[in-house]
Amino acid sequence: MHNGYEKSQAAFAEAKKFIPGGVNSPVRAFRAVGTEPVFIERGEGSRMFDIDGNEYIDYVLSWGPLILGHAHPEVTEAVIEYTKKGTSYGAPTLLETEMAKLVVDIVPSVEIVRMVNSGTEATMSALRLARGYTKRSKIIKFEGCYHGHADSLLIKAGSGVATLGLPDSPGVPESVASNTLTVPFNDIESLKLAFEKFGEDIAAVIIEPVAGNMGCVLPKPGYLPAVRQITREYGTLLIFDEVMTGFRVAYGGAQAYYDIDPDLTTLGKVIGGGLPVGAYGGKKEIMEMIAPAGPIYQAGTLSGNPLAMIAGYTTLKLLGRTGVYEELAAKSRRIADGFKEATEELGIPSFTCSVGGMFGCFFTDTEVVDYSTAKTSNLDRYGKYFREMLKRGVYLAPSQLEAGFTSLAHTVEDIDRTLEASREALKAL
Ligand SMILES: Cc1ncc(COP(=O)(O)O)c(C=O)c1O
Ligand SMILES: NCC(=O)CCC(=O)O
Repeated sequence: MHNGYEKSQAAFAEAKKFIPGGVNSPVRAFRAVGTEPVFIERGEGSRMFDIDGNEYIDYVLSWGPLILGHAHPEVTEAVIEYTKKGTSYGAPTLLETEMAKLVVDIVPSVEIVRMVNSGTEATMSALRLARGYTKRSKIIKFEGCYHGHADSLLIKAGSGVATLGLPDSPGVPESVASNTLTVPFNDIESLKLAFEKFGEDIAAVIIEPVAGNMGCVLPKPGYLPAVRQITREYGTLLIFDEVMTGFRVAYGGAQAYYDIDPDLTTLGKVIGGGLPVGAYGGKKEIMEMIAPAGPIYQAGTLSGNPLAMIAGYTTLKLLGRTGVYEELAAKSRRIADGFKEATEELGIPSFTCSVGGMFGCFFTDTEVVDYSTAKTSNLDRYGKYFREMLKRGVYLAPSQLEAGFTSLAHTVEDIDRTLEASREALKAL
């Protein structure tokens, strides 16, 4: 059945000669799970196939974007057709306005939106805007939240930074780092203290409304409304980083799911339908400070790229069907519940959660509410579990400190097969 990893191992050795660490993004290197990456040849629906001919049910989905599954026929067709008309013009197209209208329609707080090329660009630009708008310099982020790799956000960041155990990154100047304050997620008292001390100088609070870069961590009831309230009190902008949660937790993102009205929202992943896109949007009065409407500069050679727009537009339209988010939520819940049940039977401590198309399965008996409780998970055990699952044809996030994703392409049979593999993998730990 299993073809081994011989070709992937050789490919990785070769890649390392020409690419730092052999990968174009650190989390792909599988370091946290004690093995080496498999090299992918193609994807189809819920599946990926590696160059050794192994097949995987995929719960990473390109780290979130592929909510319709790999190579969705309508998205693929739309991109191929558009490509015949050229791939970029560096001039406006009708499609960009259609895309902006659609995003404004779907995401409750967004009145006007600017397209960029990645989530990193979106958060970086939103911060510049918040600082320019408020004329303040400090920002608050939460420990274990990841907002891409802009200097001021690479402080106590989750995802690969946490996974690789990196300290705050070399190359980030002290003067930049000193303007980023960090407080624990889900702890309103700490946030209040930070505001009491620095409130008048805080331009923005940036938050993943469901944290997805320290595993999947849900906001406690009442927490997000309290964050909204305190930011309003101090005239600080609230930025919801919905790069991961946008169009995934609900059609309108976490802000629709939890009914919160942020000032600015950053988007990425799903909005590009598998092509490189990010976006930031929000209240018109704030967004119109962006050039050329206003004085705050932000630009991009390939921003609003037609192929990325058509892939994203087609994806968002397909997600507008009724029942999509109920279906995704049911699948995510089924994974989390199945994991919980099997670990309980086997006497293995676990904590699970899910929301919309996201889930988290931790090896700990502690309730996971923030970064420090996320880290109570037995990371070695997760590494072994990951390897056992990979052998059995299930591709999970290569770190305990990442969220799992479901797609519309995952079938009930896929999930049952995953849970069967999971039970066997847990027994093998
Ligand atoms: C919440 C969040 N914000 C921002 C980013 C950065 O996006 P990108 O990797 O597209 O730069 C990510 C993931 O990478 C993310 O999960
Ligand atoms: N949760 C981590 C990501 O989504 C980022 C993927 C990457 O950096 O390659």
